[in-house]
Amino acid sequence: MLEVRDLSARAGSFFLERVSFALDRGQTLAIVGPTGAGKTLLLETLLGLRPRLAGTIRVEERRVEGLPVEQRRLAYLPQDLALFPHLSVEENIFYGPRVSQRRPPPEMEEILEVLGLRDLLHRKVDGLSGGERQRVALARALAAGARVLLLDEPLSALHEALRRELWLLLREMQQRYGLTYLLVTHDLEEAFFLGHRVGVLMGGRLLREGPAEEIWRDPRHPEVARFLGVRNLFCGVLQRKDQRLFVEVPGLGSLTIWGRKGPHEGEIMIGIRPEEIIFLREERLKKEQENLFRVRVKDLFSVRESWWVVLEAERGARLEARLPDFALHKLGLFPGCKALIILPAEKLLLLRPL
Ligand SMILES: Nc1ncnc2c1ncn2[C@@H]1O[C@H](COP(=O)(O)OP(=O)(O)OP(=O)(O)O)[C@@H](O)[C@H]1O
Repeated sequence: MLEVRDLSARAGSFFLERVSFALDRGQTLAIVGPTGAGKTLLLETLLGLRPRLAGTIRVEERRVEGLPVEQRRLAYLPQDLALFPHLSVEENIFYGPRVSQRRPPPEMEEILEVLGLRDLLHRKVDGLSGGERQRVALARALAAGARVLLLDEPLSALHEALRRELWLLLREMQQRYGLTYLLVTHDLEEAFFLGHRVGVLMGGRLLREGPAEEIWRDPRHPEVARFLGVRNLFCGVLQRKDQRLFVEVPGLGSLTIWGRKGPHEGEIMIGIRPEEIIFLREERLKKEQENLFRVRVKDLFSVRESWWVVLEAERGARLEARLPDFALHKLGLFPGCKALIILPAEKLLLLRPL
């Protein structure tokens, strides 16, 4: 449905380098990345608004990289939505079909109904709320006949409750009409909620792209892991002893790893998400507990219903854990207290620098 191979482009001295992905009909690829990573440049190059240096773009099996923007069958929802403020909702939605003298798709009546726009058709866009504008922009994209939508942070200006409502609406529209979304977002929750696939773009390179669950479970590179919330990253040396794998981490100690095939011995990075660190009470301590460490609680921060716990290992390494409210109270943690933690072997991420 949307297939991009080795796409390269340039904006000033910034390069988008050999971006490749393939997205099936009815699926969403969510592209995340820090500010200035090239996300907007990627969308604008796909649309033909920026010159392409190399690479191919297929939309619905058709090569489109040589075609002008209006023939690419891609709809674009830019960050500012680009609606005409002085036109009515109806005039905005049907602007494309009117100027191109093409009939809007037959299901347009139903689309207006599903998007709750029927009663707004004669209103000026100027007076609409943020959520209503989003729905108008979506209807306009669909009225133009496109079924592949490029969404550039479409919901970033909206407050949280409304954003979540629109996530559900975007999903419903996708399932009903077989829409394909390429979504650019800063928001990891949005990316993993909407994305069947997730891509991590950094410095103009798509460092990782694949099924959302796989990217979460195996970020592969420390840069990607850090961006995806793996706050504990350590350098270490991987060793093999009697079929078992260990990573010796300075400042922490020896970590057992299992269930992994084929990592090479030698220098490696290892990571664990704050929410995967387990706290253990002294009385529950078993003799042969793997990856157990004695730590001191340095600091505690409450963020909504959870706590960020800053820890220092006996040998000096610093870690961050996250605990729900009730767990922190049950454990009775306070700044300065000692604690026992486990870094579960199956939750450790093995990472290789690029
Ligand atoms: N016309 C231009 N001339 C020179 N540099 C440009 C131009 N347009 C974009 N850039 C640069 O290209 C890089 C990528 O920009 P882009 O807008 O694609 O980033 P982004 O990932 O969308 O960022 P954000 O999340 O902040 O929107 C940035 O370093 C930007 O400064």
